[in-house]
Amino acid sequence: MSTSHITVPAGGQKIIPGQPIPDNPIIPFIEGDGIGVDITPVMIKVIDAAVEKAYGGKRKIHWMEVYAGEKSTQIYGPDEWLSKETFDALKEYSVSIKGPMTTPVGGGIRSLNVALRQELDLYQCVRPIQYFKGVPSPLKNPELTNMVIFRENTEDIYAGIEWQEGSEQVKKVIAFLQNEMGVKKIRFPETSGIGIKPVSVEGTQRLVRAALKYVIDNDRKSLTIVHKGNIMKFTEGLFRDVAYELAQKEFGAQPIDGGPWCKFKNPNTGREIVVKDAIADAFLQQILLRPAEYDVIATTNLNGDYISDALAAQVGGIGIAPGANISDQYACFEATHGTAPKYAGLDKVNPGSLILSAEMMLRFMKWTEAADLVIKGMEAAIGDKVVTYDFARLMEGAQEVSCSAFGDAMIARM
Ligand SMILES: NC(=O)C1=CN([C@@H]2O[C@H](COP(=O)(O)OP(=O)(O)OC[C@H]3O[C@@H](n4cnc5c(N)ncnc54)[C@H](OP(=O)(O)O)[C@@H]3O)[C@@H](O)[C@H]2O)C=CC1
Ligand SMILES: O=C(O)CCC(=O)C(=O)O
Ligand SMILES: [Mg+2]
Repeated sequence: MSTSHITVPAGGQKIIPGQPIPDNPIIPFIEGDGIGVDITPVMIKVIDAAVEKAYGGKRKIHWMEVYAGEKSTQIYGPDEWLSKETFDALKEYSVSIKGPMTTPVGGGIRSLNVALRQELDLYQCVRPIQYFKGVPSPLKNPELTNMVIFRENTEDIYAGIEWQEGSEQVKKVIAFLQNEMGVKKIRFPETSGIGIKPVSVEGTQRLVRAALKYVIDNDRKSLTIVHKGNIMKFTEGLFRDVAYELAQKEFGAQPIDGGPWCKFKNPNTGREIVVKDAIADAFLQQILLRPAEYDVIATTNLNGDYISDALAAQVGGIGIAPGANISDQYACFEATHGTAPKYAGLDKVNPGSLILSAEMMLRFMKWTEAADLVIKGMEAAIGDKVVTYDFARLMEGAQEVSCSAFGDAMIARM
């Protein structure tokens, strides 16, 4: 690869999809905006320590910084938020990890996070929601919340297809809708912005297929399709119908009591897997009241965004909510939270989300021993009540430590 700003670390090897992970993989990372400067170095230190402890030098990650967001504009120039060189590196090295990136509200640039998912076609956003003993939670029984969200990551209103109020384009779109499509329901056509929500058969099928494979491989008990198909019939409703159809056609699910819920047997364990659905608003109250009834979730992009933060709150907040963006070729791991700008550079926030995202990356690489050490360090630090501000403010007798000191506390307990 010809690089102008990226330094390829010496002694590392590329991860090639479909081939065994080398012992010295090069992993590109994006530091991220805002608190990225705090959490990313801590994540690297903790992961390096876990890998060293697990493999005694036989394995080592060669980190390669690539640039996106504000740092990219400093390096490549004022309008270069996500350079081609960065995209090329993320593709060429196939497994990467990123800090959060800022998206302005209203005007300004479109989300770089979304752009990256779309460009790499990272269609699965996988966000496990897991409770760590001792973490403060607003629930009486937070351990009952144990779910994995499969959020469609490339379609929906989230794709960013919209036209600004007052623009020539929006006038054209509204005229087209009114004159050619017979739309009469735009309440204030002179002052509307318009957004389009694509949801496709293929997009839904590949996401639901991945979610059902996960259910089988991990011996989980159910898949819930979360949608708002009563209102958005041809997008959210399509998502639900395609999901059920796929469960029946590809996994042999049979309707329960005439459907639409259906079930099939896990081919590996013989255990029954139920495929059901829930309308998104009702789902959001049920996950609080009856969390144990939900397991693996497949949902559209915007629903998945809301559900991710809501579920994270049930098990301690977005300070420990990890995630992965996955395609058939690439994987880019990232925390659920954003740039939390008011804490940027203060060495204060919880690095747990990004560390647990890296832990998912280690498992993805089948470096299980190192991943287990990360969990061990996290559980032990929380168990000793050595925590960052977000947990400390809700715990009695906690020792509040900085972002970097929490990383050190984890390492000391691996
Ligand atoms: N994938 C990505 O890169 C994402 C990017 N963003 C972007 O981030 C920017 C800021 O978004 P915002 O809505 O403020 O959401 P954030 O997730 O950045 O922050 C919201 C609040 O969540 C808590 N929080 C977030 N991260 C941590 C952490 N590591 N440890 C402890 N607490 C944490 C803080 O709560 P408290 O104030 O209670 O301490 C914080 O004020 C926006 O530009 C948004 O678009 C948002 C989400 C994802
Ligand atoms: O891209 C952004 O700024 C927000 C993304 C987000 O909230 C998410 O993916 O969970
Ligand atoms: Mg979000």
